[in-house]
Amino acid sequence: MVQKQLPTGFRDDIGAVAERKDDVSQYLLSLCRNRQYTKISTPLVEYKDVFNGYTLGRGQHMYEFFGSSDASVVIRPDLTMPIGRFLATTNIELPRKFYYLGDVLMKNKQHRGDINQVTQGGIEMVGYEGIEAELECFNIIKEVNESQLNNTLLLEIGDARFSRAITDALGLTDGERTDLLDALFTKYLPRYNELISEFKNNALYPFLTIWPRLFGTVNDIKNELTQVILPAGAQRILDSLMDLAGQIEATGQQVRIDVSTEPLQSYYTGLTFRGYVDGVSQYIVSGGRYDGLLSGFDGTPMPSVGMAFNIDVLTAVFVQGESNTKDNGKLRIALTKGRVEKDFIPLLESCGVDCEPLRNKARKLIIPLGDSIEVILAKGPDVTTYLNNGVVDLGIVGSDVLDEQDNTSYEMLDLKTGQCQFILASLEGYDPKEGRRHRIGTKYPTVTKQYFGSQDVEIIKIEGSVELAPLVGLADAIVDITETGTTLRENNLKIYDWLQPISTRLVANPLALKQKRNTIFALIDQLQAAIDKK
Ligand SMILES: Nc1ncnc2c1ncn2[C@@H]1O[C@H](COP(=O)(O)OP(=O)(O)OP(=O)(O)O)[C@@H](O)[C@H]1O
Ligand SMILES: O=P(O)(O)OC[C@H]1O[C@H](OP(=O)(O)OP(=O)(O)O)[C@H](O)[C@@H]1O
Repeated sequence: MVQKQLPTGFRDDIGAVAERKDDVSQYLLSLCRNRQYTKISTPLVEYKDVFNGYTLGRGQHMYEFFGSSDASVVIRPDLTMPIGRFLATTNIELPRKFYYLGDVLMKNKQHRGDINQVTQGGIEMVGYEGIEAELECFNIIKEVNESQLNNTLLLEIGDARFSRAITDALGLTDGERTDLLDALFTKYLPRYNELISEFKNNALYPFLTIWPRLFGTVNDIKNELTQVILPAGAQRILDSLMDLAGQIEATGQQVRIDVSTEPLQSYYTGLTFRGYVDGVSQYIVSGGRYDGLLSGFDGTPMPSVGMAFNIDVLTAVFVQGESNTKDNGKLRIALTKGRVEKDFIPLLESCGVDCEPLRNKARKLIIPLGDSIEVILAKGPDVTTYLNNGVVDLGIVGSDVLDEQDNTSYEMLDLKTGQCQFILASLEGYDPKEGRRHRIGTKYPTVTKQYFGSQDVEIIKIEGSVELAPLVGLADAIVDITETGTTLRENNLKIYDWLQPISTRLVANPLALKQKRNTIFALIDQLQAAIDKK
């Protein structure tokens, strides 16, 4: 039979959307052409090596296959690296400004709502050392903002050197630096707070406590920075960002600063910038300075600045109107129903939120709490799907679920409820070390795979009452959750190993955190105070 379905992660465009996409693309192409940029087109397929140093999103992979030679070939996930490859192998005279339009592809997990093919339109200014190149990008963004976005774009600036200036001043080793920045950039705050507790006596400690919040308007940053000392190098970077923010604001654009988020690409070496509009959960444009990228191809350092517009998001924003209709301005929280919900209600009440509608929800799934909060009730694994797709701002979910999934949201608070533990359990007489391929029953295949590492085990996915599996001979052992130990005891099962502990976490969608920064931090601070009081 002929396969008529479209693979997951792809879509057709027709009529108004397709035409709008053409218009936006044409607009961008003419804008660059009128500015005397040189058009560059590269093929869809490249050797995989071209993308060494390119960072895909978490859980994303390249479409990879073998070409006519033995080397791996991929469909491009990015358009900057191929241009670097092109320049390193040709003798084009530089400096020069290029523009391009094309599709990039990346594989995402199936059935999670991700799009695998994106159209990008962008520029690369190769051989430009001064800030003029960045200012030129801001001018182009301003033109696009005014003509396509009704001036609703928020331009966010940062600097790839800021985090290095801080970690150097702290005297961290490479390993410590990676740990701290990982926790900071993924806003994994329980871990971040644990790591910085070692620096309680360091003059930089007050700064470290507010670093995860160093993004927002110039005023947000100033408010965070009162009574905080920065190392001279970091202060200089921040001062010049503040200066630049002032200049951009003077041109009538709305600006934000962010020195606490990872630069989108590891090849950025200086100023970075991104643009988004309120209520839309994807960036519309992103770019930065990358002085080292071309040296990776042929050894010649070449100062460059580039940026790319996501044409699909630009199209969608226009088609849907300037604000996303799903966003009603309220803080949207996806709450795991069941025991997580039961523990969360009293915590939220102690923050002064009237939860009566939630207590008396009957079979309703969307529950407004006052004028400013809307709760949706979902199963744990779905909470992260809603969050990653940006249809809710916050999620309340067990860390077991986060450990099991490719979570791209920020884990910001440990609510210290729903505390339990992953364990390896089986019947009396089981020998975990016995040299054969063990069959392990579990609701958590990823956690189980990680636990066994290189030891080959056969995983049998079970949806509930996992304890049954060894009792009826379906599995040799189980990886499951235990709280009081009652279920294991009553079924004559014994714990053979303790894996990681579990508790309920508050997670935030990264862009929602930017858009609703102050509301989200206010709630987090109140929840933290309520947790500390318990
Ligand atoms: N004893 C426990 N067993 C399982 N999960 C627990 C336990 N204590 C806390 N939790 C947390 O509760 C979350 C939800 O558990 P689960 O999916 O079993 O839902 P539930 O509350 O039991 O409702 P239901 O039985 O309808 O599925 C888990 O992801 C975990 O983080
Ligand atoms: O150590 P304990 O306090 O006995 O708790 C652990 C049990 O609770 C959970 O099951 P749940 O009741 O959620 O049912 P499920 O097996 O269908 O998920 C979990 O999967 C264990 O079976």
